[in-house]
Amino acid sequence: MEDVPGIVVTGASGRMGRVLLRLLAADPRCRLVGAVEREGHPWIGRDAGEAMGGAPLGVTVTDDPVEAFARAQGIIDFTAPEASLGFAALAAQARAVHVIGTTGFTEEQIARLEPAARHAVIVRAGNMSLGVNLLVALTRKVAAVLGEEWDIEILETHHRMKVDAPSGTALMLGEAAAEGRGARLADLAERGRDGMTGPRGRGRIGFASLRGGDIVGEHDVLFATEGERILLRHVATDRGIFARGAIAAVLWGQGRDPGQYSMMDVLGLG
Ligand SMILES: NC(=O)C1=CN([C@@H]2O[C@H](COP(=O)(O)OP(=O)(O)OC[C@H]3O[C@@H](n4cnc5c(N)ncnc54)[C@H](O)[C@@H]3O)[C@@H](O)[C@H]2O)C=CC1
Ligand SMILES: O=C(O)C1=N[C@H](C(=O)O)C[C@H](O)C1
Repeated sequence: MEDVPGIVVTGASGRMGRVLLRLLAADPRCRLVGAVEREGHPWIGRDAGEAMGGAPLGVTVTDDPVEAFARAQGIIDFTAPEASLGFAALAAQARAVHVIGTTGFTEEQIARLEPAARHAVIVRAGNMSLGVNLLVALTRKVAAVLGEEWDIEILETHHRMKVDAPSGTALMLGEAAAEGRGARLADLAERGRDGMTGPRGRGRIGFASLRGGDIVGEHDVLFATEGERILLRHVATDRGIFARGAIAAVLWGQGRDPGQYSMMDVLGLG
């Protein structure tokens, strides 16, 4: 057992954290060695499995990431942007592979990951599922073939508790569409339409966000022109798809050179 990588889950009590704890505890390719939550969280000091209402997992939830990361070869992190930035520095000190699923980073925050990536492997993606990463590749291809007379619109739909918009996945899809057109998303994005917006700009990439109930995550990429439309769609019904992708990433990262990688690298779709 000791020769498989030890993995710590941050944000252990979260929607993703719970799924990860269950999958990691049953995965023979790695060992669950730690569970981290924020200071003051009611799970601190409890066994992670018991805190979830199940059998003990033999891992006590801690608010001390330094102590937890010292035992780990990999960190799987679905928390919040500033928390992930702090974890990146600590994971780099521990030379552990840091898989970041957190979304909602600003450009400035993304740039702050760079020092950590000089010392350790970071795999970051707004969506860890195979299906979405294939959709990203397809979006890039379709956008490269179709001219600007085809309008591109991205619609994302998530549960009522999601705090960032557009979703990380929607931004990945937008970036892929912009790349397909040989441009930067920052130059093409149309976000937050409201009121007398005027007609949409030619060649722009529009975003819309819906929030409701317990929807796990749905993404549509619409290509529309006169007389026809193409709709590419991914529907997630189970958070296990993201967790399995994150586990694949943390295993893939073992022994690699320091640097920033994406799920495209992990899945060989780059
Ligand atoms: N890349 C992907 O495939 C996916 C990304 N996500 C992203 O992952 C993030 C988390 O999503 P959910 O699990 O739904 O959210 P959540 O709100 O259920 O869980 C986040 C957890 O992080 C904990 N946390 C926050 N700050 C912390 C800190 N400083 N130290 C330790 N723990 C801390 C919170 O207490 C909470 O338990 C979001 O940014 C979401 O968009 C979610 C699903 C898939
Ligand atoms: O917050 C979520 O739930 C999800 N977040 C990711 C995103 O922002 O795209 C991935 C997935 O859609 C679920």
